[in-house]
Amino acid sequence: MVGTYWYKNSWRASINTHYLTTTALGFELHHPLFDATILKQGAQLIHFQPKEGEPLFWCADLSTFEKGKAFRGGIPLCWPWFGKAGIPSHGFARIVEWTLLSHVANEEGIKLVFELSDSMTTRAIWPYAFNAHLTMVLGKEVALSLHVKADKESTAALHSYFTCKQIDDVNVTGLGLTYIDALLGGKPCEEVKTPLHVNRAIDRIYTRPDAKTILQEKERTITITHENHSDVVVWNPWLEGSEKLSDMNENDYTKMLCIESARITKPLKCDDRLHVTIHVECRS
Ligand SMILES: O=P(O)(O)OC[C@H]1O[C@H](O)[C@H](O)[C@@H](O)[C@@H]1O
Repeated sequence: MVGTYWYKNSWRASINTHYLTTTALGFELHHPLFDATILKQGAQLIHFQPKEGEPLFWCADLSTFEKGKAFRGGIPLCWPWFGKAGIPSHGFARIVEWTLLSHVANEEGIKLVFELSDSMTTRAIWPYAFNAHLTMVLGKEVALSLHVKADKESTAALHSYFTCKQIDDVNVTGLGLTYIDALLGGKPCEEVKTPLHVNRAIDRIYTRPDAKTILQEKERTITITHENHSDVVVWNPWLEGSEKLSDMNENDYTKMLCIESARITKPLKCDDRLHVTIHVECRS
């Protein structure tokens, strides 16, 4: 069985509410370096905008938010499984409320630690004891770290929805050459051309990615540094796919690309971690 005592004393949190406001759905953060919004459901970062910069994440209209239903945008956490390996799709972590254990702030940013442990609700879906921490460090960069202690192996993805000005102008490098194509029924494929330029629906699990994925636009470069990952997922439903999604508007698919740090082909062990750090650089 997993105990919850193991980290409770591992770092001392000093509560500083100066930059953080609690709302009905979660938390609004206003810091000299950025503005951000986090939902309690899923401990989901749905908005991050550097001061004088553009929003980093694409996000559906908040009016589409429904308690207990996956909300599209920002960085949903898919856990304890990815995709349709179980019901609900992408696991339950993104549709249940997490507890904010602590937050600390200074001039460099804000660090928040969220916790989710097994309950009657989760055991009815996944019959294992677990304790999960999602640590977010927001400042000049965005860093997310999932630490899971569970009685069972699991799969996971930090399912980032990045904004882009225009998908036609986006190039992605660092994905490696091998991928599983979900649009071809999970067929193993080899990349023939790099960098990746997305001009139709894409749903791929890259299975030997580099440590860094670079999303390059005309005026902005996003560097996504994965740690302890095995896979990187790239998803864009394109027009035909987004038309089937009630929370995406007509042209939204031209303004976003999902690049997800994941542990799918190499599941998380019973005590394991997955990290991502996102760095943005703008050119004027
Ligand atoms: O609509 P959702 O359940 O949030 O999933 C959105 C997408 O997530 C991932 O990227 C999967 O690879 C896709 O197959 C899935 O369609």
